Amino acid sequence: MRPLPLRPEQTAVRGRPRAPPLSARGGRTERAGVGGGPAVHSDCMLLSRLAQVSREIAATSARSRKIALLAELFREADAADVPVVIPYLAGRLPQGRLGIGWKVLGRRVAPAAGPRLTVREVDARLTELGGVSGPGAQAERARLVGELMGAATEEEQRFLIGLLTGEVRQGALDAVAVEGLAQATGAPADAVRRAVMLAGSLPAVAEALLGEGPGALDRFRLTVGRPVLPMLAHSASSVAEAVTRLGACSVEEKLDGIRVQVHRDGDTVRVHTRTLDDITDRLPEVTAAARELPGERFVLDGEVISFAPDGRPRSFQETAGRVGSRVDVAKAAREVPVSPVFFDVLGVDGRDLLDLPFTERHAELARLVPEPRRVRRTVVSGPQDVARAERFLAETLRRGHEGVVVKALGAPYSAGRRGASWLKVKPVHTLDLVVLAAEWGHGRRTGRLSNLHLGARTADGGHAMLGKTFKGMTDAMLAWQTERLRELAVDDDGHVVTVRPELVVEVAYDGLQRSPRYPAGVTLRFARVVRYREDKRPEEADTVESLLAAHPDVAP
Ligand SMILES: Nc1ncnc2c1ncn2[C@@H]1O[C@H](COP(=O)(O)OP(=O)(O)OP(=O)(O)O)[C@@H](O)[C@H]1O
Repeated sequence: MRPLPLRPEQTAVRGRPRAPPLSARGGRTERAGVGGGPAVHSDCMLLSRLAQVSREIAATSARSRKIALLAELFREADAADVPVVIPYLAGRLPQGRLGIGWKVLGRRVAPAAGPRLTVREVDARLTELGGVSGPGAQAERARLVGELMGAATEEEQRFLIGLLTGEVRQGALDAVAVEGLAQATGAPADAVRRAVMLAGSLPAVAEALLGEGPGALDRFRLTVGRPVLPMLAHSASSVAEAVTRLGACSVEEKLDGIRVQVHRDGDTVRVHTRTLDDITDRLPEVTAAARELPGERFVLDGEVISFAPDGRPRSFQETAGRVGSRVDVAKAAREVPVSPVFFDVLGVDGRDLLDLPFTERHAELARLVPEPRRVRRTVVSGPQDVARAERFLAETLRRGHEGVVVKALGAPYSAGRRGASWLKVKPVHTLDLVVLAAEWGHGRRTGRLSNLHLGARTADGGHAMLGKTFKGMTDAMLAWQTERLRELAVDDDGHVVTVRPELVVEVAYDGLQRSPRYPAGVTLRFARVVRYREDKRPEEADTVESLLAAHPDVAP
């Protein structure tokens, strides 16, 4: 592994050209920590400033205004504030879930008269809180929360409660934050975006950029051992449409498994999911397969899938269950063996291939990976050759796969983006939607959360409900979703349980119809649940815009 030194030296941070003086903006403080708590850095951003910007961002639907607000905040921020500021703005805690319930947060604490908490101080206090364990932990945590709330103004208390309960989550924030950073530092937005993809972390890039200026972006290169966000696909309604849009292309089988990125450096192999989780230990077959390939250092992109003894793919649920199981991996591997099947190569022997056209990357892939470990494909010269693409789709479906991915031969690898040069074609239309609420079931489903309220993302970072469904759920799914949705609940009126919009569900549907009862003016026809997509973040769910674009005849 050759990890990149992503964190800039503190000296470099201090060397950044300073922003206007504090007094003019009121956004910084020289104060010490509350209640004799952890040491506090002077001259760092006040929580009140962050809470104010967070509120302003949530209140505006104009993307350009959000970007301007963020740029202003970043100009004021010290580089060392950024690893806290960015997750807080998105409504995430760097410490992950702290599990502080309403019982503690609901206690009213008299607010402080004026703002004095800094974001780094809050972060230090929450780290301390997360570390409390053993007998008396609950009381100690309640005491620490009380102390923190007592140091916060009323507005800060509201912000902290939202943060701790997950209610201030702003899904689409990372993309606007990239633009805000570009505006604040004068770096090109594309260069910032690329660095974020290669680092796999927005705060790491922001810290380097604010500390050292745009030159710091050059440091973020593809590094074996450091996963990058994978390239994603758009949908096309038919192979003919995809080939017409892309021209010369590769039509590849679309395997319904789990996306993996495999990094090998000598004997060390690491396997990552599309959300960059390290799942190496769960997939010994993938490590073994990577070690057999004739290359010492490479990064491959592909899908892990389980084939039944007759060579047909096992269901997604079986593959996903196997990939998800952490206990007794050897037994799981005997029962449901998986194989990696690769379709792209991002780097080999120290060369970064991301910007090469797909034809050249594929030539490298073919050199490195023997045929049975590569996805099947056919190359199509353009629309005049569409019959070949259609035959390939029909064969692929006959072999039990879900469809094809059509890829432009000349396109680079757009890490972390839903590039227009990959188009997936599946006979059954599905959408990835966010569960907004669920209704308590009746009869056999009494005590279970059943009828789901389904939402697509809107341009302003919110959700528009597209309809409801209680179809397609197995008993196991009903039990699982009841438990999971109760964890996410923010309100229960005895009929409808409203939840934080965090759970992504894949839904099949027969079409779209106009309906003035729904906020986007349309609703889904015969929606049914296919599966939950725990590998997807809510920010990756489908948008109203893309849904309407796919059904131009129905769009209001
Ligand atoms: N040959 C292939 N090329 C690219 N992706 C493939 C291929 N075969 C299977 N896949 C899978 O298909 C996905 C492409 O669709 P997309 O990028 O939209 O992801 P997704 O939302 O997970 O898609 P879906 O839900 O349709 O599987 C990839 O993420 C990958 O997991």
